[in-house]
Amino acid sequence: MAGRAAQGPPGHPGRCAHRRRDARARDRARGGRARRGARRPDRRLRRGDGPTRRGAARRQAADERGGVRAGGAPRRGRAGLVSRPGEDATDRGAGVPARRVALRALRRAHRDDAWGSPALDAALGEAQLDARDRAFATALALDTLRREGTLDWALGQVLDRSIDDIEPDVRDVLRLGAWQIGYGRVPTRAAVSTSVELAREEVGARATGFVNGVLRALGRRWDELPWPDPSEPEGLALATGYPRWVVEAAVARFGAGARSVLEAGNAPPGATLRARPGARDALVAELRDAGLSAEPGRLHELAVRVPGADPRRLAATREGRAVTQDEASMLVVDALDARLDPHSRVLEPCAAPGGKASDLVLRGHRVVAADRHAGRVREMADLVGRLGIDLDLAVADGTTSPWRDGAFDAVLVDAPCTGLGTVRRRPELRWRRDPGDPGTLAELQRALLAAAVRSVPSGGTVCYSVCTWTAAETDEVVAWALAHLPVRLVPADGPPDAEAAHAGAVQLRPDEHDSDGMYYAVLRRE
Ligand SMILES: C[S@@+](CC[C@H](N)C(=O)[O-])C[C@H]1O[C@@H](n2cnc3c(N)ncnc32)[C@H](O)[C@@H]1O
Repeated sequence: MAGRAAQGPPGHPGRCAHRRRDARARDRARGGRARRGARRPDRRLRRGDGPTRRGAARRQAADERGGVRAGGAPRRGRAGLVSRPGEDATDRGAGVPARRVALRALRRAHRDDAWGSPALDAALGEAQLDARDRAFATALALDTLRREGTLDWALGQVLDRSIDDIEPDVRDVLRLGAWQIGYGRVPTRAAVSTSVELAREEVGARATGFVNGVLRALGRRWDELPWPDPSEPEGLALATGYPRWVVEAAVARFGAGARSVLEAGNAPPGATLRARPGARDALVAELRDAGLSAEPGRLHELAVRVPGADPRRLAATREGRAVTQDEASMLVVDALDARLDPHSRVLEPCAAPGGKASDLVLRGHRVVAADRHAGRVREMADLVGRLGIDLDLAVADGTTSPWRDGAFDAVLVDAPCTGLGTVRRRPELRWRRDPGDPGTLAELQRALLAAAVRSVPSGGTVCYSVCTWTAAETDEVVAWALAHLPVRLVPADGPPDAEAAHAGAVQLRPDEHDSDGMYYAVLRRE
């Protein structure tokens, strides 16, 4: 049903994002406590839509038996929305406990501003779910966070008030229910009855009628909602699950390829590890012996892909034989390493958690790894201990580099950025960025780059990288450096089809390279 006519002036995710941020701030200001007393759904919802108690009990029993309509095929993604959450998206009988885990993960993400994956890990750790229920809880929690703007828009079509005016826990129960209806291939009855039960357990009986009414109305109307035309930014934002400003930035950057980049950002990539030099095949064999489906990476000779694995639980990472790292990051280190003499003195001023700095050490360079945040430097110290490598650590602000000018042969500026190239692994990140962020971060990136150029002598090398693709943080920063700093661009190694607007710089894309959307450029001081 792609291309459903654009009608009406529904709210768009960009606006929702701001409202949500405001709402989160309000919630925090209230000490993160849920407000008392869910409001009633509108009269229309109350009049005819509430389930009878016995009916709800029957449906609940059916859910616990299987949650799938007798003879019913899974519902497919509708209204041009691609149902591709990447995790197992069907409930296949998962009951309330899996949904409770998802709700608790959302609560941590919204109330405490936790990242989605650790929030989910914590919630999973408190429950005892079998593998199938874990998979459902994971898909439900992470894809609900990912598609929050679309779910809020859809709920807004059947609500009589702003979604922000709903008590936070009830709002999250509604979002989870809406995801099951719209994306999860869960029959509406099962989605509604399990949501009602969840609301009863986690919020109180006062919320059940409201949840029941809203989700039943949504289930009836989802196919007929006035989805805007996906060839327009607002429709594309709803169809792909991004804030509108991110969609506009992607269209500005990738033109007709924007949708493909955005959709690839919705497919969780699984774990990628970096083996020690020369030890890739041994690592693959070790992981396979442990029953995992490990395979060599596609872009880098040290990369090993381990779909479905939690890298923190692997003996190889715990014992320092492997480091969790995306292949795109390995290519950044390659691009710099290719320009360096053996045993070069390298500064990484934004180095935590130490992925690239440790890679440079293992390639034989003498590295100073600094970061502005002491806690993150401590994380690097842990990594150094696990890997048993020699890496000098420092807490320092990279914009006011404490090292004398020209002290290093090379600097790798892996700058803080919007991170939009990593949304595959951080589903909620897109909702935590604002339209002003690329510009604000570009200022910091320029300051870091200027300090880096001062830290190398004439002929020294500076590699600039960011895990994003916005023009402001990539080509425009490099254009500024070429105009204002004593540097010239040196062609960087990368996949042949990954050239950025500046010939010689590299822009990786999740859709074309199945990697983080990383950008890098190599500069030489004149
Ligand atoms: C993209 S991460 C670096 C990732 C790291 N290079 C790696 O490969 O593991 C950016 C880092 O910059 C740090 N940072 C932010 N502002 C900084 C500043 N002004 N000076 C130094 N570090 C900064 C952040 O704490 C963060 O750890």
